[in-house]
Amino acid sequence: MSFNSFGNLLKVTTYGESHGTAIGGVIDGFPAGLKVDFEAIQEELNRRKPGQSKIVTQRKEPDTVEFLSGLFEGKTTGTSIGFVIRNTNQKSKDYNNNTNVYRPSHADFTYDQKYGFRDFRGGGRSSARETANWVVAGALAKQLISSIQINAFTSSVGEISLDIPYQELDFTKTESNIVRCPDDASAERMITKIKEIRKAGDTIGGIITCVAQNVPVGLGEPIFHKLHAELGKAMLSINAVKGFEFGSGFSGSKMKGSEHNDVFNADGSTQSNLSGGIQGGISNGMDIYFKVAFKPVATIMSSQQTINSENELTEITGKGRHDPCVVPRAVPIIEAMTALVLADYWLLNKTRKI
Ligand SMILES: C=C(O[C@@H]1CC(C(=O)O)=C[C@@H](OP(=O)(O)O)[C@H]1O)C(=O)O
Repeated sequence: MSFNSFGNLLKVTTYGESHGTAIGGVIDGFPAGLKVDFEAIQEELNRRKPGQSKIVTQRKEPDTVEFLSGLFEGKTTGTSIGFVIRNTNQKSKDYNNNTNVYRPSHADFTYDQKYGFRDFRGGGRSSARETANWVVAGALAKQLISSIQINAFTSSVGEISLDIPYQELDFTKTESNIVRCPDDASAERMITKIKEIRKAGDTIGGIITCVAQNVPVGLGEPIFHKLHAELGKAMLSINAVKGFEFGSGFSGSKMKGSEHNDVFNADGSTQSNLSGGIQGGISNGMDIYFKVAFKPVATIMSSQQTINSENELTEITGKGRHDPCVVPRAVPIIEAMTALVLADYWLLNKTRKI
């Protein structure tokens, strides 16, 4: 068992800390013969990288990925794909007051208690910097299952939410603004909110909606590897995620079966899709959709009571470069993790029927 790995047949194993030399990973089980679009991979990394706009962390990283193995003449060889992303813009002195003091609601306390020792610079392995690795693997997975369209977008920031059904949105507009909301008016309000929050030295949470379309029927294993359970695990593995709501989610609990059932059409499609494209843990060919809730980033720029490693009460104020809201940069992370899950189960499904 590897606790730094994700996936079954298509497995990514990662390494790295925010202020170490580099982050990176090894992707195992990727089939041979895919012509790789390297620009598309870098483009996904650019959507996630720090320093990309005024409403995110100002750490400046090019996040250039270098592939070390598993590729020849631009194609995957079927062997393990190794890659590295160098860290270039660490400012470790921002964490000098963190050596034995814990940021409230950060991983500082639990890492220290669990291991008795931690890399306090930038949160070490607990940093969301790790997610750049997932974006590399996810971008490759997207290319493997290119007939499936995966679109995530910011659907709320704090109390500001986009209440338009996803079917009425134009996903090509998601990248037209820095908060990654496909509705201009909502995007503007969200951006204003994040700027206000940043100015106040505070942070705020939000929600990302993700939709996967043109998913083949049959992905997902029936009991402990239900497709939505795997998606839930993937999403809840993302830093700062506190909620995962699939299909009708919690609102379905208020409905009657006669209202909630997705009635079939003769072609196997359904008239409604409150199941969110998965029934019995297996994709049914309808759109897969879910929401992911992010808490406000733990590091805030005002003083809060905390403790140190001697269990003495003290105060801490965040320093350095942090996201006032992690949601705009998390959109490509959610797409990447969705692609990894779907590609993994797409490969597995090839072994399930003669
Ligand atoms: C570096 C990234 O985000 C970082 C996530 C992060 C944290 O505590 O998670 C803290 C900040 O990093 P640091 O203070 O170590 O420079 C962010 O900039 C990134 O996403 O690539």
